[in-house]
Amino acid sequence: MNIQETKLSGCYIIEPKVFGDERGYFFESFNKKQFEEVTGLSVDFVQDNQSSSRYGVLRGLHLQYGDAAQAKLVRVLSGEVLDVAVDLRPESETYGQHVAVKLTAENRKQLFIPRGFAHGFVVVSEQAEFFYKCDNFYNPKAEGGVIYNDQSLNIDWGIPEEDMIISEKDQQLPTFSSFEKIYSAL
Ligand SMILES: Cc1cn([C@H]2C[C@H](O)[C@@H](COP(=O)(O)OP(=O)(O)O[C@H]3O[C@H](C)C(=O)[C@H](O)[C@H]3O)O2)c(=O)[nH]c1=O
Repeated sequence: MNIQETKLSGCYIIEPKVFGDERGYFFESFNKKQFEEVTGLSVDFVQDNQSSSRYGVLRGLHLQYGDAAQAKLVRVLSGEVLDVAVDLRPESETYGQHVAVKLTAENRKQLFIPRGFAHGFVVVSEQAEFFYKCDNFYNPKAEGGVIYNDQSLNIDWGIPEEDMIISEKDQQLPTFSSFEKIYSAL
């Protein structure tokens, strides 16, 4: 597998080695030993999630606070999404910066998102099956996030705002500056 660190430390783009033959293809979608050797990180995933969404669905920007923080390894099983990870680690040099990566069933790219990041994606194909591994369990009491269109984050989601399908809950997420006040009060 090819693992490249993004401009956000600890956030990696992973491209698995694909073995194709007349039957189809095979690839290792995760290998703890290789991942830890290349990144120097130690990761133990405990929960797998999967969601299905149609074109325009935007899920995010979400994170879990404190001890419930989750690192995630995200990928697409079918379709295409623009995946966004925002560095919200207060001590980070790239605090408030984000990476946006197109994940598709064809490019088989994965994004490793460390704890302390907000995460979201928008579906740019007709339908997308989204799969991800988490290194901590779901804790609804520790859920938080930032509104997807926060001006200071300045994320280009790549599709017209009028095409977006966003849950009521996500439309109520705080701005980045409000998030900072919430986070500092925790
Ligand atoms: C995240 C999660 C949700 N749920 C339940 C709670 C709700 O009844 C239902 C849908 O949850 P939600 O609307 O929060 O699902 P998403 O909007 O896809 O949330 C995810 O969106 C972005 C992309 C993320 O990175 C997070 O992992 C996660 O927040 O599933 C669970 O039972 N376990 C879970 O781990």
